[in-house]
Amino acid sequence: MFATPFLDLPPLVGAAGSVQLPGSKSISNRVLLLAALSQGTTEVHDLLASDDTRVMLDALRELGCTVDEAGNDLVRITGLGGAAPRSPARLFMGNAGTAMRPLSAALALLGGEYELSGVPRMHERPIGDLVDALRQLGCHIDYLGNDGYPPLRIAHGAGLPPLQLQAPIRVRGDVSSQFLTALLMALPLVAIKQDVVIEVVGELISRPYIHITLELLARFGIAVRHDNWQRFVIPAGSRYQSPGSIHVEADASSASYFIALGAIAAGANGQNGIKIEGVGLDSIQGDIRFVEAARAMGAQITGGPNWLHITRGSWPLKAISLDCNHIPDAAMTLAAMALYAEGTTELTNIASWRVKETDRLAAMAIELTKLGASVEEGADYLRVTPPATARDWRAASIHTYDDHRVAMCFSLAAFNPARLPVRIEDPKCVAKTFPDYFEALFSLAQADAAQLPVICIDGPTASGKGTVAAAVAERLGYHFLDSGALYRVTALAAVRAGIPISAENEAAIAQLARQLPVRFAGSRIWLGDEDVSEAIRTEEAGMNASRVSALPLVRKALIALQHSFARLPGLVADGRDMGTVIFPTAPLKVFMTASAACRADRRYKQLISKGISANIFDLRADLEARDARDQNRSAAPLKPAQDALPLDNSALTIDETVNQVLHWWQERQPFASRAAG
Ligand SMILES: Nc1ncnc2c1ncn2[C@@H]1O[C@H](COP(=O)(O)OP(=O)(O)OP(=O)(O)O)[C@@H](O)[C@H]1O
Ligand SMILES: Nc1ccn([C@H]2C[C@H](O)[C@@H](COP(=O)(O)O)O2)c(=O)n1
Repeated sequence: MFATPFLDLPPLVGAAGSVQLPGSKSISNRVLLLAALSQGTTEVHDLLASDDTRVMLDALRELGCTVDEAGNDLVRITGLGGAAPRSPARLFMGNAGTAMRPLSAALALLGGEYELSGVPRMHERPIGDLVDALRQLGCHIDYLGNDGYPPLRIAHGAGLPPLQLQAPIRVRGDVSSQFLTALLMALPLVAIKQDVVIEVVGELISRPYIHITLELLARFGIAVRHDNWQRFVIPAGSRYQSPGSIHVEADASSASYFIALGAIAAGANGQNGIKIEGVGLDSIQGDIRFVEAARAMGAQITGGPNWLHITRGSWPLKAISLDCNHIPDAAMTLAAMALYAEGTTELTNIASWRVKETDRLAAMAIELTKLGASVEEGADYLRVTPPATARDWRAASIHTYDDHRVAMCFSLAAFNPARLPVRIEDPKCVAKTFPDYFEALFSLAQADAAQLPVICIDGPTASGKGTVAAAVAERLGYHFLDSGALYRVTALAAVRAGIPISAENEAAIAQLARQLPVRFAGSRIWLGDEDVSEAIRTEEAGMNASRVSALPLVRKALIALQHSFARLPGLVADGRDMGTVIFPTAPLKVFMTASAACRADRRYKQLISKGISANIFDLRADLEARDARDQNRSAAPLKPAQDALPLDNSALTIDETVNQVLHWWQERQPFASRAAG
């Protein structure tokens, strides 16, 4: 997951390949609660690992369920099976509506004393209609903040009050279908001697989510009847029973971004189309009907029981006018697709967007406008007209409002015809449903090599370039290439193979370099099966690397490997010839220096801190000898690129040096300052 303050997406030109999507959030949290209420142990396979499922799992543990996170997306839940949950308890629900609403209803009908709260946005998301319905039944529930909103207290410490189960329980269906879902999952707990009836007041929105609820209830032994989605009957004698094992489908709402990707992107690397695995045309999730909307806009989609395949069809896409009541979450993706359509796309019946993680109608309107689209925002509709020509697109920094869907939708703007980058602020907000969303996107998408961001930091030994390059890469979420390590590993491999490092052995060492089984794993470096991270950092290894690096054939042998590090979303590379030879067109090149005395002192402290004894005078002599060899060799000598910015950091701290490089990088970005939010 990218936990950087922002993530810059370079312009993307194509995408192709296969992606396995994480489990559905809606199914995951429903299954967890149903398993917790059941008799027996349920093995839940392919559970979504995300913020929202995390709060549910933590709450279930707090309530006394046995939760065994067995790994590999498998969780075993041993349900309460009629036993009372642990009480009193304070439960934190984050911003997970799929946890807050159903758990409140279930706890209200189980007896006990509970407080349920969440993040500030959760305290702005309505729950009054659900509380009203539970109060009708006789439950004692108090608001701890504003009326109609969490946090809540369920005050049944003295036992469950007598419940009014004879009359139908009336609940509004036009604000959030989660209120009805919550009741449908909670009321089987008390439908013992009589049928319990729920009547929906007003039009039921997001009906497909109720469909999911009914399907899953059936898997846990509860057969709910309904009349035209307005009246639901939970039969007397209902009793939750674990199905033993259950698989969570991949998330159909998450699939929408990759369906859109297939519709928007030309192929990549000679391949065509996007294959989505884990969810197919037979999905029980309502958002699978996004497929129809995407087809209407021009996508070519085929699919089977557990897969979808999408290719670009009509291009540009076709504008559509659609009542989106049946796909409230995935419909946001249509607003992003509208950026590539001919004409105005109109999305209606989406008032529920206003009470989601953020006011999504306002958020989409603001951010689409930043990109250059013309947007009309109504109370319950959005009309989106794309920028008229490529020149009308703007490079925007997209504010994401702590809303995973805003972040994922706007990643699609990186395919803009103006070839502008897109900045996604707070990219970790995708953790709500799809923590590795950007990694998945980058595994499919392609940028023009010339537009892939590369920052080069070259300089003499111990100038701090490795430390600074790694820190800059981490702050930007970019890959990191320590090119010196490749020469160090090559030299070590030669020594291990008994090949003296000399010009006579140039061809043999180059051959070793070409087939170097080197692997970078976080901060560790492996040569075959051996972790050589320490072995390559000795002063002797540095000297050997310097000798090996003077051999032109060895340098040539390592070029392709170094180029392979330039991957989405970008690269920070440190070495001696990053800016002059390996990435000569890089948009930022820094030549980092520090005085020899300062560098010797740094190296001395570095070695002493690792428990390696050293002599500062010898170190200085060694590094000056290494500088001389690196500067004077014929192949790719150490020297600043013509367009490199010099940075002498003798008097700077590491943070100051890192900030200087980041500052130069920001100066080169085209993003307008944040407009709103
Ligand atoms: N202002 C500074 N900027 C960068 N590093 C600094 C600074 N001050 C002290 N250091 C320290 O200098 C030491 C040498 O840094 P580093 O290993 O990154 O240098 P390098 O140029 O990559 O060396 P080499 O080329 O030999 O790998 C590290 O211990 C680092 O923490
Ligand atoms: N791009 C590079 C990187 C390194 N070298 C050589 C020269 C150095 O003395 C040696 C070790 O590098 P370090 O780990 O100290 O950065 O490798 C090079 O020639 N070109």
